[in-house]
Amino acid sequence: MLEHVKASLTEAKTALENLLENEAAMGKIVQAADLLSECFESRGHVYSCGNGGSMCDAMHFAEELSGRFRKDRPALGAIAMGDGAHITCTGNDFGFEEVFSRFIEAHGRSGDVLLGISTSGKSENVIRAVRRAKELGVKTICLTGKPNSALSELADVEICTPGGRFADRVQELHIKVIHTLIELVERKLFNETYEV
Ligand SMILES: O=C(CO)[C@@H](O)[C@H](O)[C@H](O)[C@H](O)COP(=O)(O)O
Ligand SMILES: [Zn+2]
Repeated sequence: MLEHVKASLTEAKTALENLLENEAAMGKIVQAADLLSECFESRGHVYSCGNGGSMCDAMHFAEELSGRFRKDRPALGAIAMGDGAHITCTGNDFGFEEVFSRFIEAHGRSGDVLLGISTSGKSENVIRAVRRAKELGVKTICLTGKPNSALSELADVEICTPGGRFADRVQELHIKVIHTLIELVERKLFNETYEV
């Protein structure tokens, strides 16, 4: 089994090395951090969503902004669409495809930002949320893992981090992107330098 551990970690390392060589993706991270910072500067809100592990990432992202990341600083208005009552009501009455689009319809205002996370880029509920956000004047950032997905065409800023055949490697890259985005927002809004 030890050889499988090593192979698995090596695969993860290669996926990260590929991202480090992907200048286009890194440029998109900077663009996305600018969008988020502008939104917070004007007291807007950021809404995040995804399915399964990507919902966990959406919640992780939001809590580090509304709660705490590396240091104490003012709370930032980030909300993950993880309300079980909303998801079950909307899923039951309107269909699972509508759970996130209806959330953004309820809360999203012009100047807000939606972060949609989907490793395949083809989850219908995330796609519909991005479409509804655009109708409302809400800017959209998408984290995906497959080039040229449905979300690639829709998002204002798409950060695509391919990680191979499976969703887990993509998610591991997504969480690194998420932490980098939050770091950039804190640098911009609070002049954090994180110098050691
Ligand atoms: O966490 C994992 C796999 O690592 C799973 O729960 C995964 O998130 C689910 O299969 C999702 O439904 C996949 O959706 P998506 O990333 O393709 O939008
Ligand atoms: Zn974290």
